[in-house]
Amino acid sequence: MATTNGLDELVSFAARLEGVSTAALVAADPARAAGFAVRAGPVYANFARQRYDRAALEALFAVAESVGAEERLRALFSGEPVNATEGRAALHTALRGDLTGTESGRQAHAMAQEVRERMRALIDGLAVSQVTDIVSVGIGGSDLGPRLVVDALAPVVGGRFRVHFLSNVDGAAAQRVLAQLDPARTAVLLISKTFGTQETLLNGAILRAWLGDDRRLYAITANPPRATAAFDIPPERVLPMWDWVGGRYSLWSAVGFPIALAIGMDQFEALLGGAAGMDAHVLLTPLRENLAVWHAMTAVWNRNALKLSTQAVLPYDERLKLLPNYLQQLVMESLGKSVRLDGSPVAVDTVPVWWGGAGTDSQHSFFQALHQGTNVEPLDFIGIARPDHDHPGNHLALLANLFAQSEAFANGQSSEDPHRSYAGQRPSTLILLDELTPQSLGALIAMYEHSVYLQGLVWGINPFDQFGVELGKQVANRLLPALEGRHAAEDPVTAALIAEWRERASLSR
Ligand SMILES: O=P(O)(O)OC[C@H]1O[C@H](O)[C@H](O)[C@@H](O)[C@@H]1O
Repeated sequence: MATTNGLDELVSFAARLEGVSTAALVAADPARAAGFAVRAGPVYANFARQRYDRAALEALFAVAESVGAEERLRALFSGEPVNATEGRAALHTALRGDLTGTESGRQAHAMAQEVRERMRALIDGLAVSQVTDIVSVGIGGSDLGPRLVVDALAPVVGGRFRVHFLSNVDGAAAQRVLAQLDPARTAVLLISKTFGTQETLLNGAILRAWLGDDRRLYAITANPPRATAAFDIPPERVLPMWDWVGGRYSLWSAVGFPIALAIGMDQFEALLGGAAGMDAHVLLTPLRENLAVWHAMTAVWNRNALKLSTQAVLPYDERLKLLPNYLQQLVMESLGKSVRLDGSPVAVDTVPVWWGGAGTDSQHSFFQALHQGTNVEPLDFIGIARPDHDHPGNHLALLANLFAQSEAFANGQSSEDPHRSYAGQRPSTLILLDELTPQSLGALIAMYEHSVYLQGLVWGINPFDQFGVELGKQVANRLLPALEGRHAAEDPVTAALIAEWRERASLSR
């Protein structure tokens, strides 16, 4: 019987707390309101409205200790092959610092520094050219991180270039991006760790033809020969990445080139510095004061003790509206596994569905279901203490909504009218950043990275592979000839769908 790492005992703690309101949990423990909180640099998180008490928390920390959290964090930072199914290290931390001084950590850090110097030189070269716009072509881990950071920070600390992103293979995406650009004033980045991703290769071909001048075509990849073979991109315009950095952990590498172009190299380095500060906190802080441990074990409690099936992320800041999209890949591609490292099936539920949306807009879309639906969904609220705009009244209203929703979800409201009563007892964490800067955003993202790693540890799964994304691609490659009419699809339903499509496509002409 596969070990559950003691998670099955947590259910008894949850049973003991059933029917105890969140308000009662807070009232019973006067130090809880401010005491169930952890600060790490610019990131503060308050867990007081989660549905556990100190005894349950202690059981959670005991689980973290039982899986060797502190030792496994050192293994991660030291470059041990923690990506066991692929026999690789996962040294995204080395991209922003070297805390362990091990040979592999030191080497990785030096390689990353060298690439950053090349990034800086390329930016300096582009800065004296006629280029004003950058199109970053990539998908998944080669897109979501840069897209989030550029969208969050470019308007505030924006640099010399306007950066546009192209990911979807749908030609409408390329058409929309190119419609607003002048090829003579545009440079194109092809970002692909494997340089074998269909969407990026097809979109790259469109962009190369549109650009008309290969000298403004760059590649960021762990497979430079493919970039040269596919697009004649010479080595001086290829920035390397490495197999010891997972795609969804790679925005700190040359995958972050569009970020550096959008906000400047110094601000990109500040982003890495923020992540490095969180790394130091996570690696060196004892479990019970460790923000990533609190966050990870809270996620484990909601998933395995309370049996909750989703996790929502609600950034109350327009600049972080892409954070849920980014976290969907980081969390669900890392933890969406059902086989343990030893090949045996997991004995517990692993990743819930992660989703979310920016506040206050989300209050006008799915909050009805969250307040009065039959499901209970744990919530990560994220707020920014200090705005960077000149509308203080709006900022106070935003924060009032943020604090109000956290309270309303926790406490609910009874009513004579059953249609107007709120059950409450919805668990939430409230994360506050002092302000939104490269440093604080870097720290926040790094915290989520380490929380994911620790959740994977507790569930006994590998957070660094993603074999589950291959089957769909293989079937798509098999179906392309069927869509081109060269042979029939094997699956009868697919064959019927393609026949219907073919008829409608021809009719629509
Ligand atoms: O960077 P690439 O090799 O083009 O891969 C892009 C993305 O595609 C893969 O299918 C995985 O879903 C992602 O983990 C990866 O980031």
